[in-house]
Amino acid sequence: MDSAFEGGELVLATHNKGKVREFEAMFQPRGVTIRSAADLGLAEPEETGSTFEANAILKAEAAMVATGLPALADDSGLAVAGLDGAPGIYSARWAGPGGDFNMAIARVFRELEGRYGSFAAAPKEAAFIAVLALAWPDGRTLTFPGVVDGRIVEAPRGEGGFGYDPIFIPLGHTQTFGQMSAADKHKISHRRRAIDAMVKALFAES
Ligand SMILES: O=c1nc[nH]c2c1ncn2[C@H]1C[C@H](O)[C@@H](COP(=O)(O)OP(=O)(O)OP(=O)(O)O)O1
Ligand SMILES: [Mg+2]
Repeated sequence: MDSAFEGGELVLATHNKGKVREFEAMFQPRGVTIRSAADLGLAEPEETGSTFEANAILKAEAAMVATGLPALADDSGLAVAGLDGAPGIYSARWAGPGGDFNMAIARVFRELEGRYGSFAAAPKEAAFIAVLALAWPDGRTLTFPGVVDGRIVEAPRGEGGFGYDPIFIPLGHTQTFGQMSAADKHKISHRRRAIDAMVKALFAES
């Protein structure tokens, strides 16, 4: 990690403060300094892609072109099995322009109840998905996926994390991402898995 970004900076092509916090925590031990697109005053590109991968590429390349620096983007979301994978790439958009995740979470429950009659009758399986895109100034762009399987719970639990964290329990655990410490979430999250895939591919470490 250190060598590839040596003497340079990595732009994190995001306007999401929760993501910035998580990437900083995960990159700091490696000595990589991150500057977010929001801090640099970069425009937020419209996410016109129909896949996580397409949107991650579009965000990374926009930030790389605007700065001339290598740029890393994350496109991510919650895929609920009982809703055929929704909200998926629309996870941020379900929270509206104000980023109201109480509203987004309420919509998850409303749509499950609409389809299955009650939350109790609905399948609970869900997954958090992240695709990272790393755009280099020489025009190469690489992508790395990460997934964590789990289930959703009806009553939000915990104040930690961001977004849909209070309703998601990863497989093999009893606490939601909202209840876990940041360090514990970062050990197993979709974002951690995507970063591990990136580090492994770029630097042949694990
Ligand atoms: O670990 C997570 N814990 C909880 N919720 C999460 C997580 N990861 C993604 N999510 C949800 C909320 C987020 O708003 C949306 C991503 O949408 P996405 O377009 O990739 O990000 P965004 O619009 O918030 O920021 P940006 O595009 O500037 O990176 O999925
Ligand atoms: Mg977005």
